[in-house]
Amino acid sequence: RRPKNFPPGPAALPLLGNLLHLGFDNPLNDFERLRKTYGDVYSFFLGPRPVIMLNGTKAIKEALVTKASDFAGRPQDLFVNDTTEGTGVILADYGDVWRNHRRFALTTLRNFGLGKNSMEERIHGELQHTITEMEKNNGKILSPQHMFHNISSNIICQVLFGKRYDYGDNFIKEIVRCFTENSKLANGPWAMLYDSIPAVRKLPLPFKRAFDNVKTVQRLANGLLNELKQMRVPGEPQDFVDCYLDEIDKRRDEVSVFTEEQLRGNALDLHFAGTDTTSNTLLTGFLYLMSYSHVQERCQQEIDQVLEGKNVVTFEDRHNMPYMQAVIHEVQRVANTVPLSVFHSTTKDTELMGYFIPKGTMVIPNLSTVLNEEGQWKFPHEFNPENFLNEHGEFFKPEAFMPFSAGPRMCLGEGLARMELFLIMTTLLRKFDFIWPEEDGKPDFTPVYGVTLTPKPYRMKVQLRATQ
Ligand code: HEM
Repeated sequence: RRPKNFPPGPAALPLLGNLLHLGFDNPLNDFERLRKTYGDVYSFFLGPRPVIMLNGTKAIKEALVTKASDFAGRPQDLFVNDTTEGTGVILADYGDVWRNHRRFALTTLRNFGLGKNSMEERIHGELQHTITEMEKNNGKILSPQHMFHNISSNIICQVLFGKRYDYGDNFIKEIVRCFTENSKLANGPWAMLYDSIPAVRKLPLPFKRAFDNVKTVQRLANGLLNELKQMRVPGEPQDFVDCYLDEIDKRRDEVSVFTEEQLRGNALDLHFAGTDTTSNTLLTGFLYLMSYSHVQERCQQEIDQVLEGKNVVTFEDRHNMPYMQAVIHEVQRVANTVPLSVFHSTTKDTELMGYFIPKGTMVIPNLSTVLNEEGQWKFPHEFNPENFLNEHGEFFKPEAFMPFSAGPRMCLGEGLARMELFLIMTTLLRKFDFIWPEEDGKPDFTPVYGVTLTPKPYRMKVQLRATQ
């Protein structure tokens, strides 16, 4: 039963709730259908649990920004919470554990962006490995999936652990495999069943695979953390793990939220959040750039002109590259990489657009409905960088550009992700042409659904540009 003045929604079955209203492989179309019937704020039931779905810029901004702290919680007792054993920052509920770890992660990321071995240098250093790989395949057709996962993973590994891994290394292959698999399992049909009917949780159903993957990742992480503990010099941190261990030391005499278990959870969270998102955005980007070759050419013209005589591109150069900026933002808009954000929950009884929402209600901000909202974009349903260019050809960012979500839980890696996307795409487009292999038929833009949307595996022909 819906509480009084609760957002409307479809009638629910006992036990199953509205499970049967949702397509198992990809419920995004069903969510859109329900929005058409019930409006921008509606509810449905995941088993016995009521869920509020937020659609469109107005509702999402009002909840996540205007009523920020009311909506800044995370639901607990879901499949994803059980797989992460309650550690880490992404799924931590609103409170001291989350607040301290978020602040710590932001400060540490910011500190690594400064100084000699800055984030830009790390990204360029890692990019060299990708460039070498592409040069080896000049004129050939290759599958970019692993390459983009490797580059994103290695950049965050350098920040977290102060080391990178060769592209064939088993450690990183295994971690990336477990995480990408879990990203699909976590929003999938078996997870929905797990969340809806607690009685099935102990059964040997396919969701067990996610728990096995977590065990594998934890075993690998424990080995690495022990190694790093042996090597560290207290007070002279080289990476995120060193900084965290210094923090544990500093607070040894108090009751602290900084523990070794949390260190592992946080490092794994940052690795997952920093890899699967950036790599899938890059994959979507190159898929569109191959298919819209006039856009690719115009990027290259701007890059050649602005970077003439310069060895490497810097993040500052983006201010002189309105078209490149527009393309990257448009890629993020159509990629819709984290379509349902990370689920939120209310931290107290509250109101939204005239409805009553009790404390502890699960809330899903449907970011897809903002990124393609009619009235917010010049071309909501097509790939068109003009969405981010004004009549003078200058770059501008509409308020509905929200791929990182908004408010206090907004993506904490936004700065790093934006730097990666700009430096990687600009450097690669300066050096290579990316060509869709004719023999592969027409490109398929339909993504595979999960916590992150992933383009279907595709191939690309890489050709050194004549100017290189
Ligand atoms: C294109 C790349 C990325 C996209 C589209 C993206 C998107 C998002 C979104 C939509 C959320 C959920 C925000 C909310 O709950 O309202 C999120 C959270 C988060 N992201 Fe990202 N992200 C990206 C890259 C990164 C990177 C590189 C890192 C790591 C350095 C990262 C770390 C996190 C963390 C830790 C959270 C949880 C924040 C919290 O709960 O307070 N993300 N991200």
